[in-house]
Amino acid sequence: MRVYPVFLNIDGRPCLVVGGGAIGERKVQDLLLAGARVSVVSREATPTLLDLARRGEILYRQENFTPEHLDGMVLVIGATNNLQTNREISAAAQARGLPVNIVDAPALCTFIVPATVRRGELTLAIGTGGQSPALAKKLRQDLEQLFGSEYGPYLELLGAVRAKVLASRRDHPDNLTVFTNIVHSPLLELVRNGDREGIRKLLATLVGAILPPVEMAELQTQAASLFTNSLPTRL
Ligand SMILES: C[C@@]1(CC(=O)O)C2=NC(=C\c3[nH]c(c(CCC(=O)O)c3CC(=O)O)Cc3[nH]c(c(CC(=O)O)c3CCC(=O)O)/C=C3\N/C(=C\2)[C@@H](CCC(=O)O)[C@]3(C)CC(=O)O)/[C@H]1CCC(=O)O
Ligand SMILES: NC(=O)c1ccc[n+]([C@@H]2O[C@H](COP(=O)([O-])OP(=O)(O)OC[C@H]3O[C@@H](n4cnc5c(N)ncnc54)[C@H](O)[C@@H]3O)[C@@H](O)[C@H]2O)c1
Repeated sequence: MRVYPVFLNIDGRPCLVVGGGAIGERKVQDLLLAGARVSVVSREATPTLLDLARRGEILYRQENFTPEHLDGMVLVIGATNNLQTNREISAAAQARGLPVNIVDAPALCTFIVPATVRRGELTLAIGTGGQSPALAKKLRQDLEQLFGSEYGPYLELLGAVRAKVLASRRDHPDNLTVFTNIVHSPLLELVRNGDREGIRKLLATLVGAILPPVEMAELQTQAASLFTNSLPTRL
């Protein structure tokens, strides 16, 4: 299957999952991580989904699927155990021009879901064009070993440096060199080791001559706060 990879912005937008079993639950968790407002339509739901509904984190409608459930939705996932229902979900969604995924049924999908690794703002997505979901899962597990939790704060720092540099001198011909040098520097290792002093010195070497002193001081404060703020929220 030929595919075009994209990262959808569904933050705050209504998304529907039909079918509240183990697979539906996995899809709901992924949608919540992307900030979606998730509705689940299913005759039964897993204890985790019921708990999410009780806490108001998802909307659960204990009903059979009807096309009206698609009203207002921007994205639809069908995860029922009934092929006829999955076909109806796919047809109704496509009639309305809504992107639709039917789990384990590539022919009924207008998009397929990759295996993903998330580290803060870093998202690694693996697709095999439907040839081997088991391989996608295995590669995801391999990548989880290679890309540790330090990538969250590391990327946050890269973003902070980049924002400062672009604010000070947008379109400067040397900006690309600066950004490339940073990602080839030992910064990742210093973040991994929690080496505040090393990070402070390295930032001074890399961008100290470029940024106005006030901006540089702000950046150093931001860098230090990566370690004083509670890390788990950003990992
Ligand atoms: C990546 C992941 C994302 C997710 O679903 O969240 C995902 N499947 C995952 C796991 C998984 N799925 C299956 C197994 C059993 C082993 C095996 O069959 O290999 C395992 C492994 C396991 O469960 O251990 C069964 C299966 N899946 C599909 C078929 C139908 C077919 O191939 O025709 C069948 C046979 C059903 C049957 O036996 O009848 C089809 C699809 N599954 C896809 C995605 C899309 C293609 C992605 C790609 O490869 O590019 C696609 C096309 C449509 C879609 O569902 O979006 C998630 C890993 C998450 C993770 O752990 O990181
Ligand atoms: N669980 C797995 O590891 C796995 C692996 C490969 C394939 N699959 C396939 O993925 C699909 C979902 O798997 P699962 O384990 O989550 O299934 P599941 O049986 O646990 O859950 C399916 C849910 O769909 C609901 N449902 C059925 N018909 C409905 C309708 N008309 N309207 C609303 N809800 C309806 C059911 O109430 C149930 O809660 C199935 O087709 C299954 O064969 C699952």
